Amino acid sequence: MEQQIKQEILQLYKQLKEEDNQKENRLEKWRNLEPESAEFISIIIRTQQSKNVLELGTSNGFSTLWFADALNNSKGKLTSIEIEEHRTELARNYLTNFKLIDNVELLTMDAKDFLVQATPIYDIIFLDAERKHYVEYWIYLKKLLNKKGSLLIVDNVISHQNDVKEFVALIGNDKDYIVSTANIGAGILLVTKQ
Ligand SMILES: C[S@@+](CC[C@H](N)C(=O)[O-])C[C@H]1O[C@@H](n2cnc3c(N)ncnc32)[C@H](O)[C@@H]1O
Repeated sequence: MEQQIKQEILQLYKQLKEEDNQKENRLEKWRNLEPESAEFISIIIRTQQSKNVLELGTSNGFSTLWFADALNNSKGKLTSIEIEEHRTELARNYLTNFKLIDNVELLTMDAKDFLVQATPIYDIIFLDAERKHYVEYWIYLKKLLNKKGSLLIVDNVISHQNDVKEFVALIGNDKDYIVSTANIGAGILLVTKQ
């Protein structure tokens, strides 16, 4: 990422974090990915030369900006799913302002509805939505991880360990998958097929 853009995006993160600090209700917060996690995933996109990335939980598009920039390098595209229309539109505005909208498809819909009909074309799936639904997503995520080399990345597995306990155990007990936790940002789970 160009230094100038990186500085602007980090400044934006600071502003969005300050907005979150003013809000009481968790669901009203933007809950953006920590920059170090976003940068880590953008390095994976560049090294994997990912062609198709799926993000579940766009919010205002902070993580989307990082992924879109990395996908410019790999000539890939991103599909990002968000349930709240106004968040999708905010993300569209940020991506447009940073000139990163061209390789991004933003959809306002329930992540599960998307997963039910999705086909296994994704090199990376980034899961960052409502944690209580993750267990029911696993059957569909598994289907998408059938593409050789596909990687599932899940945020908040250290910061919200209890919320994802059942989900992480479900994957851990499935002998077809390898799992690793990276202590970056809020804790990132990496999952791929054996
Ligand atoms: C943690 S935030 C995502 C943060 C974003 N990835 C970022 O780093 O900027 C979670 C988002 O998931 C959205 N969400 C919650 N339930 C969802 C669902 N069932 N389907 C799609 N999006 C959902 C929320 O509205 C919220 O914007």
